[in-house]
Amino acid sequence: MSRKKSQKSRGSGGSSSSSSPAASSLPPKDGGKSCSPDSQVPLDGVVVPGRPSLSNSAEFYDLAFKVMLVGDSGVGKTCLLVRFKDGAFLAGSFISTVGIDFRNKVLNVDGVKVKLQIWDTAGQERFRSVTHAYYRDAHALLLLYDVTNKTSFDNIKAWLTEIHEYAQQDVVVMLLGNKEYGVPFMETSAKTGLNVDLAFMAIGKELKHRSMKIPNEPKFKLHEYVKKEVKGSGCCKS
Ligand SMILES: Nc1nc2c(ncn2[C@@H]2O[C@H](COP(=O)(O)OP(=O)(O)OP(=O)(O)O)[C@@H](O)[C@H]2O)c(=O)[nH]1
Ligand SMILES: [Mg+2]
Repeated sequence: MSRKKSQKSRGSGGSSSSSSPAASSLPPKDGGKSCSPDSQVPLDGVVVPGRPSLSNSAEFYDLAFKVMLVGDSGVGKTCLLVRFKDGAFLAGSFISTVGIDFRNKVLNVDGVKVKLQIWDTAGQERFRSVTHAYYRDAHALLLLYDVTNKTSFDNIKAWLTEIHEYAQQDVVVMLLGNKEYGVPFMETSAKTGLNVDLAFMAIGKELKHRSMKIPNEPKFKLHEYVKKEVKGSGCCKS
């Protein structure tokens, strides 16, 4: 899947998006249509209680919320959104997002149709003032860093300062470490004990399987074991 550099604004469905200066690097929306006014989302997220509404993607929903992707340029915000929306990875050369754009996706959350209007922001410094204008209406912010890029991690503090300055006080914030080194990964806490036993057990199992070749024993797969057993990675600083 390749991306086209767009020169024209496509994201005009949000409450303040008409002032959006330019489009992003997201691929064109369905049919290339601009978004209709019904993609506006009230601050409390409740559209019509008990009465499903129709989003511009022709899907019914009960609740609607605005979610923003923020973080340094290149951490993978656009790719994450495309992966979530279309199930694909945007391969090819990096095309930095210009301005801001959004995609809608309706989730079934315990039987309730929840529409997420997900805003993909430009990480580059020169677009920061554009992004600030959108924080106010966001119900949730996904702050991304790139696990292979230390600077993007170091900048989290500055991003959080911006979030506290511009977003609503009760905004939901989640930190996402994106990309991968191709090695098993888990978060540990010496304080709470999170995944500490698991880290050593996983290594013990891998080493034992390497050194003892037991006939007919299935091959131990460290990645899969960690993925299956890992607890609470990504949640809650401790
Ligand atoms: N290996 C790997 N590469 C990724 C991943 N996510 C994104 N990339 C690559 O990282 C580069 C930047 O990704 P984007 O999604 O365009 O980054 P962005 O955060 O939207 O950047 P800006 O639009 O400038 O803010 C691209 O070359 C992607 O192919 C990932 O999970 N793994
Ligand atoms: Mg982008």
